[in-house]
Amino acid sequence: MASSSPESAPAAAETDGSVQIRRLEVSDREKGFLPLLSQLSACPELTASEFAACFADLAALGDDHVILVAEDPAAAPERRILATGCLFVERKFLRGGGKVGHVEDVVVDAAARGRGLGLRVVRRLVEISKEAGCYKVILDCTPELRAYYAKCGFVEKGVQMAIYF
Ligand SMILES: CC(=O)SCCNC(=O)CCNC(=O)[C@H](O)C(C)(C)COP(=O)(O)OP(=O)(O)OC[C@H]1O[C@@H](n2cnc3c(N)ncnc32)[C@H](O)[C@@H]1OP(=O)(O)O
Repeated sequence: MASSSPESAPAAAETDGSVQIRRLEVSDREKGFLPLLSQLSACPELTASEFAACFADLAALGDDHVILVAEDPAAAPERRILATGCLFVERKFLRGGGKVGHVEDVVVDAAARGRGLGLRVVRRLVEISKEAGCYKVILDCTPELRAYYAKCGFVEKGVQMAIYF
């Protein structure tokens, strides 16, 4: 769940050095969350009210939709969010009402890559999916990212297919 305060989601928080990994807060719009996402894919600016509406929609999904961010409190206020990643928990009839975790939208600020932040975010998302009772966690990525996700503990399985609209 996207949270309105750090206290509402203590299980997701993790600190190592000065950079804390925690759930997204609505105030993260002012800390560079959207410019960070735009390093992954098209992410036009949202007004504060548009952002708040989107945040509320996602928060309504509760623990089935977790967005983590890595915040550096020592960075400039508008550039404090250095990394992000998302977990969507899919509920199924299969496997006795099983759950599958989907990791999406992982990105680390270009200036902060190579410091282990991507690994920390993805590992925490994997832990959360295990804690949520998922029987597997999966993701789609480009061939160039095989080695990175292997370091995060993933093994190659199946073929990705898509229809873009
Ligand atoms: C499911 C999805 O969202 S797929 C989309 C993934 N995101 C992107 O492609 C956006 C652009 N790229 C990025 O944001 C970053 O480069 C990321 C997320 C891929 C990696 O984040 P970083 O913080 O730089 O990675 P981190 O420092 O944690 O590296 C962890 C390990 O993976 C390795 N690694 C990092 N990136 C790569 C890569 N592209 N290819 C191979 N290995 C890599 C590192 O060398 C490191 O290995 P080590 O522990 O042996 O030193």
